[in-house]
Amino acid sequence: MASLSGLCSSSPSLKPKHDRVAKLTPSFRKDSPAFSTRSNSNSNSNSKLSVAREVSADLSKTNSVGVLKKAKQGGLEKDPKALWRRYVDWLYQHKELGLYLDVSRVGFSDEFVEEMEPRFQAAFKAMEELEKGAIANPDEGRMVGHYWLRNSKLAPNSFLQIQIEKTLDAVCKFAGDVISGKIKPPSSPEGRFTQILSVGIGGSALGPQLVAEALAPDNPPLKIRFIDNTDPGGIDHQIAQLGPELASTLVIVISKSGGTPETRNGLLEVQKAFREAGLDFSKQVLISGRCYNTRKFFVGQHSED
Ligand SMILES: O=P(O)(O)OC[C@H]1O[C@](O)(CO)[C@@H](O)[C@@H]1O
Repeated sequence: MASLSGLCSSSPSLKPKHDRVAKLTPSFRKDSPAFSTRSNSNSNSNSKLSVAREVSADLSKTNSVGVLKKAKQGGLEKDPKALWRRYVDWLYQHKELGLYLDVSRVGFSDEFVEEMEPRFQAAFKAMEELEKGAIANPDEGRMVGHYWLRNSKLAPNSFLQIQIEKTLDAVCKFAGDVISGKIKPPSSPEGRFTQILSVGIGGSALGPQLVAEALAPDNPPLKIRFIDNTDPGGIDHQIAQLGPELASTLVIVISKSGGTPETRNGLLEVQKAFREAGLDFSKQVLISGRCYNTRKFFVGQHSED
Protein backbone atom coordinates (compact mmCIF):
# COMPACT_ATOMS: atom_id res chain seq x y z
CA MET A 1 0.00 0.00 0.00
CA ALA A 2 1.25 3.45 -0.81
CA SER A 3 1.80 5.54 2.24
CA LEU A 4 2.75 9.08 2.91
CA SER A 5 6.14 7.86 3.92
CA GLY A 6 6.71 7.14 0.26
CA LEU A 7 5.80 10.57 -0.99
CA CYS A 8 9.35 11.73 -1.39
CA SER A 9 11.65 10.88 -4.21
CA SER A 10 13.53 7.72 -3.44
CA SER A 11 16.44 7.52 -5.80
CA PRO A 12 19.46 8.37 -3.68
CA SER A 13 21.27 9.97 -6.59
CA LEU A 14 18.42 12.38 -7.10
CA LYS A 15 18.15 13.61 -3.56
CA PRO A 16 18.86 17.29 -3.17
CA LYS A 17 22.27 17.92 -1.59
CA HIS A 18 20.94 20.27 1.06
CA ASP A 19 18.11 18.02 2.00
CA ARG A 20 16.42 20.17 4.59
CA VAL A 21 13.16 18.26 4.53
CA ALA A 22 15.01 15.02 5.10
CA LYS A 23 16.79 16.49 8.14
CA LEU A 24 13.65 17.87 9.63
CA THR A 25 11.42 14.92 8.97
CA PRO A 26 13.61 11.86 8.67
CA SER A 27 10.79 9.38 9.11
CA PHE A 28 9.01 10.64 6.01
CA ARG A 29 11.87 9.73 3.73
CA LYS A 30 11.88 6.39 2.03
CA ASP A 31 15.13 5.37 3.72
CA SER A 32 13.77 6.19 7.16
CA PRO A 33 12.89 3.62 9.82
CA ALA A 34 9.17 4.29 9.40
CA PHE A 35 9.36 3.65 5.68
CA SER A 36 11.35 0.49 6.20
CA THR A 37 8.86 -0.82 8.68
CA ARG A 38 5.98 -0.48 6.27
CA SER A 39 7.87 -1.64 3.26
CA ASN A 40 8.95 -4.81 5.07
CA SER A 41 5.45 -6.14 4.78
CA ASN A 42 5.43 -5.44 1.05
CA SER A 43 8.51 -7.08 -0.35
CA ASN A 44 10.65 -5.06 -2.73
CA SER A 45 8.62 -1.92 -2.23
CA ASN A 46 11.73 0.21 -2.19
CA SER A 47 12.85 -0.96 -5.60
CA LYS A 48 9.52 0.08 -7.06
CA LEU A 49 9.83 3.68 -5.94
CA SER A 50 11.66 6.37 -7.77
CA VAL A 51 11.29 9.93 -8.90
CA ALA A 52 9.65 10.47 -12.23
CA ARG A 53 12.65 11.45 -14.29
CA GLU A 54 16.29 12.40 -14.26
CA VAL A 55 17.05 15.77 -12.72
CA SER A 56 19.89 17.38 -14.57
CA ALA A 57 19.37 21.04 -13.74
CA ASP A 58 21.83 22.68 -11.42
CA LEU A 59 19.81 23.02 -8.28
CA SER A 60 22.56 24.35 -6.09
CA LYS A 61 21.13 27.84 -6.02
CA THR A 62 17.57 26.85 -5.41
CA ASN A 63 16.13 27.58 -2.05
CA SER A 64 13.52 25.20 -0.76
CA VAL A 65 13.67 27.00 2.61
CA GLY A 66 12.29 30.06 0.87
CA VAL A 67 9.58 27.98 -0.75
CA LEU A 68 8.60 26.63 2.60
CA LYS A 69 8.61 30.03 4.28
CA LYS A 70 6.37 31.37 1.56
CA ALA A 71 4.13 28.37 1.89
CA LYS A 72 3.88 29.01 5.60
CA GLN A 73 2.92 32.60 4.95
CA GLY A 74 0.23 31.32 2.64
CA GLY A 75 1.77 32.80 -0.51
CA LEU A 76 2.35 30.73 -3.60
CA GLU A 77 5.96 30.31 -4.62
CA LYS A 78 6.67 31.68 -8.10
CA ASP A 79 10.42 31.11 -8.49
CA PRO A 80 10.77 28.33 -11.11
CA LYS A 81 13.97 26.89 -9.66
CA ALA A 82 12.52 26.76 -6.18
CA LEU A 83 9.40 25.12 -7.54
CA TRP A 84 11.53 22.61 -9.45
CA ARG A 85 13.40 21.81 -6.25
CA ARG A 86 10.13 21.26 -4.44
CA TYR A 87 8.87 19.08 -7.29
CA VAL A 88 11.99 16.92 -7.13
CA ASP A 89 11.73 16.70 -3.35
CA TRP A 90 8.11 15.67 -3.23
CA LEU A 91 7.21 13.81 -6.42
CA TYR A 92 6.27 10.22 -5.73
CA GLN A 93 6.21 7.49 -8.35
CA HIS A 94 5.14 3.90 -7.90
CA LYS A 95 6.52 2.19 -10.98
CA GLU A 96 4.56 -1.03 -10.66
CA LEU A 97 1.22 0.77 -10.43
CA GLY A 98 2.21 3.50 -12.88
CA LEU A 99 1.15 5.98 -10.22
CA TYR A 100 2.55 9.48 -9.89
CA LEU A 101 1.60 11.77 -7.06
CA ASP A 102 2.81 15.36 -7.16
CA VAL A 103 2.10 17.21 -3.94
CA SER A 104 4.77 19.83 -4.54
CA ARG A 105 2.24 22.56 -5.33
CA VAL A 106 0.32 21.98 -2.13
CA GLY A 107 1.29 24.82 0.16
CA PHE A 108 2.57 22.91 3.18
CA SER A 109 5.80 23.74 4.94
CA ASP A 110 8.33 21.35 6.39
CA GLU A 111 7.44 22.71 9.80
CA PHE A 112 3.90 21.59 9.15
CA VAL A 113 5.11 18.13 8.11
CA GLU A 114 7.22 17.95 11.27
CA GLU A 115 4.27 19.00 13.38
CA MET A 116 2.07 16.38 11.77
CA GLU A 117 4.62 13.59 12.00
CA PRO A 118 3.42 12.15 15.34
CA ARG A 119 -0.07 11.89 13.90
CA PHE A 120 1.20 10.18 10.78
CA GLN A 121 3.20 7.79 12.92
CA ALA A 122 0.06 7.04 14.94
CA ALA A 123 -1.87 6.45 11.72
CA PHE A 124 0.84 4.13 10.34
CA LYS A 125 0.87 2.23 13.63
CA ALA A 126 -2.92 1.91 13.57
CA MET A 127 -2.74 0.66 9.97
CA GLU A 128 -0.17 -1.93 10.97
CA GLU A 129 -2.42 -3.06 13.79
CA LEU A 130 -5.31 -3.37 11.33
CA GLU A 131 -3.21 -5.45 8.99
CA LYS A 132 -2.34 -7.70 11.92
CA GLY A 133 -6.04 -8.24 12.64
CA ALA A 134 -6.96 -5.69 15.32
CA ILE A 135 -10.71 -5.41 15.92
CA ALA A 136 -11.55 -2.15 14.18
CA ASN A 137 -15.29 -2.47 14.06
CA PRO A 138 -16.19 -2.94 17.75
CA ASP A 139 -19.94 -2.81 17.08
CA GLU A 140 -19.69 -5.88 14.92
CA GLY A 141 -16.59 -7.30 16.64
CA ARG A 142 -14.84 -7.48 13.29
CA MET A 143 -11.31 -7.29 12.01
CA VAL A 144 -10.88 -5.22 8.87
CA GLY A 145 -9.51 -7.44 6.16
CA HIS A 146 -9.43 -5.32 3.01
CA TYR A 147 -5.65 -5.54 3.00
CA TRP A 148 -5.71 -9.31 3.00
CA LEU A 149 -8.31 -9.50 0.27
CA ARG A 150 -5.85 -7.66 -1.97
CA ASN A 151 -2.94 -9.76 -0.82
CA SER A 152 -3.90 -12.88 1.10
CA LYS A 153 -0.33 -13.33 2.33
CA LEU A 154 -0.91 -10.35 4.65
CA ALA A 155 -3.68 -12.23 6.49
CA PRO A 156 -2.89 -12.63 10.18
CA ASN A 157 -3.16 -16.42 10.07
CA SER A 158 -3.05 -19.26 7.57
CA PHE A 159 -6.71 -20.18 8.13
CA LEU A 160 -7.81 -16.76 6.92
CA GLN A 161 -5.31 -16.84 4.06
CA ILE A 162 -6.67 -20.15 2.79
CA GLN A 163 -10.26 -19.00 3.23
CA ILE A 164 -9.58 -15.89 1.16
CA GLU A 165 -7.81 -17.82 -1.59
CA LYS A 166 -10.50 -20.50 -1.75
CA THR A 167 -13.26 -17.89 -1.83
CA LEU A 168 -11.59 -15.86 -4.56
CA ASP A 169 -11.11 -19.01 -6.65
CA ALA A 170 -14.75 -19.97 -6.15
CA VAL A 171 -15.96 -16.46 -7.04
CA CYS A 172 -13.85 -16.38 -10.22
CA LYS A 173 -15.05 -19.86 -11.23
CA PHE A 174 -18.67 -18.94 -10.58
CA ALA A 175 -18.36 -15.68 -12.55
CA GLY A 176 -16.71 -17.55 -15.44
CA ASP A 177 -19.50 -20.14 -15.45
CA VAL A 178 -22.17 -17.41 -15.47
CA ILE A 179 -20.49 -15.53 -18.31
CA SER A 180 -19.94 -18.67 -20.38
CA GLY A 181 -23.56 -19.74 -19.86
CA LYS A 182 -22.61 -22.92 -18.01
CA ILE A 183 -24.71 -21.60 -15.14
CA LYS A 184 -27.86 -20.20 -16.70
CA PRO A 185 -31.41 -19.18 -15.84
CA PRO A 186 -34.05 -21.87 -16.35
CA SER A 187 -36.38 -20.01 -18.66
CA SER A 188 -34.67 -17.20 -20.50
CA PRO A 189 -34.78 -16.90 -24.30
CA GLU A 190 -31.12 -15.78 -24.30
CA GLY A 191 -30.09 -19.00 -22.55
CA ARG A 192 -27.77 -17.10 -20.24
CA PHE A 193 -27.83 -14.40 -17.62
CA THR A 194 -27.78 -10.89 -19.14
CA GLN A 195 -28.42 -8.73 -16.06
CA ILE A 196 -27.33 -8.59 -12.45
CA LEU A 197 -29.53 -7.06 -9.77
CA SER A 198 -27.43 -6.37 -6.68
CA VAL A 199 -29.37 -6.05 -3.42
CA GLY A 200 -27.45 -4.70 -0.41
CA ILE A 201 -26.83 -1.44 1.40
CA GLY A 202 -23.93 0.60 2.73
CA GLY A 203 -20.63 -1.22 2.52
CA SER A 204 -22.38 -4.13 0.85
CA ALA A 205 -23.42 -1.87 -2.05
CA LEU A 206 -20.58 0.61 -2.32
CA GLY A 207 -17.91 -2.00 -3.07
CA PRO A 208 -19.80 -3.57 -5.99
CA GLN A 209 -20.75 -0.09 -7.23
CA LEU A 210 -17.10 0.98 -7.19
CA VAL A 211 -16.02 -2.15 -9.06
CA ALA A 212 -18.84 -1.77 -11.59
CA GLU A 213 -17.99 1.88 -12.23
CA ALA A 214 -14.24 1.62 -12.19
CA LEU A 215 -13.40 -1.77 -13.63
CA ALA A 216 -16.20 -2.96 -15.90
CA PRO A 217 -15.55 -2.79 -19.64
CA ASP A 218 -17.70 -0.50 -21.81
CA ASN A 219 -19.88 -3.41 -22.85
CA PRO A 220 -19.82 -5.93 -20.01
CA PRO A 221 -21.25 -9.40 -20.59
CA LEU A 222 -23.83 -8.70 -17.90
CA LYS A 223 -25.23 -5.29 -17.02
CA ILE A 224 -25.63 -4.47 -13.35
CA ARG A 225 -28.16 -2.40 -11.42
CA PHE A 226 -28.52 -1.86 -7.68
CA ILE A 227 -31.17 -1.85 -5.01
CA ASP A 228 -29.24 -0.11 -2.22
CA ASN A 229 -32.00 1.30 -0.06
CA THR A 230 -35.46 0.40 1.04
CA ASP A 231 -37.41 2.99 -0.95
CA PRO A 232 -40.31 1.03 -2.48
CA GLY A 233 -40.54 3.39 -5.46
CA GLY A 234 -36.84 2.86 -6.22
CA ILE A 235 -37.17 -0.91 -5.93
CA ASP A 236 -40.21 -0.94 -8.24
CA HIS A 237 -38.32 1.26 -10.69
CA GLN A 238 -35.38 -1.14 -10.90
CA ILE A 239 -37.68 -4.11 -11.40
CA ALA A 240 -39.76 -2.25 -14.02
CA GLN A 241 -36.59 -1.30 -15.91
CA LEU A 242 -35.62 -4.95 -16.14
CA GLY A 243 -38.96 -5.77 -17.73
CA PRO A 244 -38.90 -9.12 -19.53
CA GLU A 245 -35.17 -9.39 -18.82
CA LEU A 246 -36.11 -10.38 -15.28
CA ALA A 247 -36.05 -13.91 -16.73
CA SER A 248 -32.34 -13.54 -17.41
CA THR A 249 -31.47 -11.59 -14.27
CA LEU A 250 -29.09 -12.94 -11.67
CA VAL A 251 -30.03 -11.47 -8.29
CA ILE A 252 -27.13 -11.11 -5.87
CA VAL A 253 -28.09 -10.36 -2.28
CA ILE A 254 -25.11 -9.08 -0.32
CA SER A 255 -25.00 -8.72 3.45
CA LYS A 256 -22.05 -9.22 5.75
CA SER A 257 -24.32 -9.88 8.73
CA GLY A 258 -27.30 -11.42 7.01
CA GLY A 259 -29.49 -9.40 9.33
CA THR A 260 -29.98 -6.03 7.67
CA PRO A 261 -33.71 -5.29 7.42
CA GLU A 262 -33.42 -3.04 4.36
CA THR A 263 -31.60 -5.75 2.45
CA ARG A 264 -34.16 -8.33 3.49
CA ASN A 265 -36.94 -5.99 2.31
CA GLY A 266 -35.24 -5.72 -1.08
CA LEU A 267 -34.88 -9.49 -1.24
CA LEU A 268 -38.57 -10.01 -0.44
CA GLU A 269 -39.69 -7.40 -2.98
CA VAL A 270 -37.60 -8.93 -5.73
CA GLN A 271 -38.76 -12.41 -4.78
CA LYS A 272 -42.34 -11.18 -5.12
CA ALA A 273 -41.62 -9.73 -8.56
CA PHE A 274 -40.23 -13.08 -9.69
CA ARG A 275 -43.28 -14.88 -8.31
CA GLU A 276 -45.64 -12.53 -10.12
CA ALA A 277 -43.71 -13.04 -13.36
CA GLY A 278 -43.99 -16.81 -12.94
CA LEU A 279 -40.23 -17.20 -12.52
CA ASP A 280 -38.41 -19.53 -10.13
CA PHE A 281 -36.53 -17.09 -7.87
CA SER A 282 -34.52 -19.83 -6.18
CA LYS A 283 -32.80 -20.63 -9.50
CA GLN A 284 -31.76 -17.03 -10.09
CA VAL A 285 -30.57 -15.75 -6.75
CA LEU A 286 -27.23 -15.88 -5.04
CA ILE A 287 -26.76 -14.78 -1.45
CA SER A 288 -23.34 -13.56 -0.44
CA GLY A 289 -22.56 -13.58 3.25
CA ARG A 290 -24.54 -15.17 6.01
CA CYS A 291 -27.94 -15.65 4.52
CA TYR A 292 -31.18 -15.02 6.36
CA ASN A 293 -31.61 -18.77 7.08
CA THR A 294 -32.61 -19.22 3.48
CA ARG A 295 -29.96 -21.58 2.26
CA LYS A 296 -32.24 -22.85 -0.46
CA PHE A 297 -31.60 -19.65 -2.39
CA PHE A 298 -28.51 -20.53 -4.33
CA VAL A 299 -27.85 -20.53 -8.02
CA GLY A 300 -26.12 -23.51 -9.54
CA GLN A 301 -25.05 -25.23 -6.42
CA HIS A 302 -26.02 -25.44 -2.81
CA SER A 303 -23.63 -23.89 -0.34
CA GLU A 304 -23.56 -24.26 3.40
CA ASP A 305 -20.92 -21.58 3.93
O1 LIG B 1 -23.52 -5.84 5.04
P1 LIG B 1 -24.61 -5.78 6.07
O2 LIG B 1 -24.38 -6.71 7.22
O3 LIG B 1 -25.97 -5.98 5.46
O4 LIG B 1 -24.60 -4.37 6.72
C1 LIG B 1 -24.86 -3.22 6.02
C2 LIG B 1 -24.53 -2.08 6.94
O5 LIG B 1 -23.16 -2.17 7.29
C3 LIG B 1 -22.48 -1.04 6.80
O6 LIG B 1 -22.02 -1.34 5.49
C4 LIG B 1 -21.34 -0.69 7.73
O7 LIG B 1 -20.49 -1.76 7.90
C5 LIG B 1 -23.53 0.02 6.72
O8 LIG B 1 -23.22 1.05 5.84
C6 LIG B 1 -24.75 -0.72 6.33
O9 LIG B 1 -25.89 -0.14 6.88
